[in-house]
Amino acid sequence: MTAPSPNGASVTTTSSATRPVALAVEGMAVTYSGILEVCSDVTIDVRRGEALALIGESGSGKSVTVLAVTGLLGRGGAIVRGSVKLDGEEISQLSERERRGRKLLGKRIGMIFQNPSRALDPVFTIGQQLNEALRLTGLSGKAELRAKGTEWLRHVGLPDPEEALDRYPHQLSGGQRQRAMIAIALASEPELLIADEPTTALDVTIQAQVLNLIRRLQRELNLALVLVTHDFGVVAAMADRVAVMYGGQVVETGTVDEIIRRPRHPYTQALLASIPTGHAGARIEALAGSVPHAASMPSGCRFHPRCPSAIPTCQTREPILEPNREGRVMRCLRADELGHQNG
Ligand SMILES: Nc1ncnc2c1ncn2[C@@H]1O[C@H](COP(=O)(O)OP(=O)(O)OP(=O)(O)O)[C@@H](O)[C@H]1O
Repeated sequence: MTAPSPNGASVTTTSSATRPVALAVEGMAVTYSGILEVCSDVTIDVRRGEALALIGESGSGKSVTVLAVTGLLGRGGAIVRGSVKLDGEEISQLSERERRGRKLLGKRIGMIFQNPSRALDPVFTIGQQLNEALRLTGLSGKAELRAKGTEWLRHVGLPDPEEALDRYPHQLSGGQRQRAMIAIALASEPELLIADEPTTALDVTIQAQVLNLIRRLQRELNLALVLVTHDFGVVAAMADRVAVMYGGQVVETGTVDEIIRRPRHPYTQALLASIPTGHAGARIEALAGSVPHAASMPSGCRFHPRCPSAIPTCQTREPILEPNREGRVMRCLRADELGHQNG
């Protein structure tokens, strides 16, 4: 089956269930300094050609989840339980050196950061940084690298792509730097692309263009995309499926339609209700309180102190992520009762 992409090109689509799973994270727990468990029991998967959005308030564990997958947890951070499989290969216990040796990040996993200055080296030209990624695909000749580099910069919509190869990052605008970073992330032909709040640092007018670009390339290149965001507008425009995170756990997963139109978990419902609708007189249902810090996680369900539907058992019994009677996957002791309340 073919479907038009945002730029008019045809994109081959197959039923998502038949595509190979690119990334499977199961029951992953992450600690810092061996004690502070900042993520526990994170379970997500994403198939080739599919875009999964991770959404949740600040501190819910979205960034830690993707940093754990990419091996960028930094000092003191480690995956202490669970599994992370890239194309079926277990990578959760690889050392940094082994990850580098297998060229996981930069070859098999591409990463787009919120701030391009984190990914672009100020002392090398865009062309030099692109060449590094292109060499991982086997290209080596100078002319060949230049031609392919120009092609990538054209692909991401940089004006004067050939001249842009010789520019340093500071000679580009913010939006252009983001486009160059996307080209570098994709030039090594990764199977999985991770984008952590890729447009938050950009002007509002540029944000939609960069998001459209990421979505178009994800579809054209049949990439698995994990997109971190706190914006349901971005989810609706970009994702096929959604994982909602709270307190370092996934609390609900589903298709975009299920999560946005028929949210089941009280946290997802509260998050959606806290979005201003734009209608005059509409009430903004702010979610009281904030995500608890890892050092002071409540017992039982982590959301119970803020949950409008909590019952006494929620204070003591920890729910697991599982399908309820109607097949919706959520972490809630009242999953079957609350399921139908929202239509
Ligand atoms: N380097 C670190 N050392 C210790 N704790 C950390 C570290 N990085 C993150 N945390 C903690 O892990 C938890 C999850 O943080 P994370 O950054 O993943 O949240 P997030 O959902 O991505 O939030 P935001 O949208 O603000 O980026 C928070 O309690 C945070 O304080």
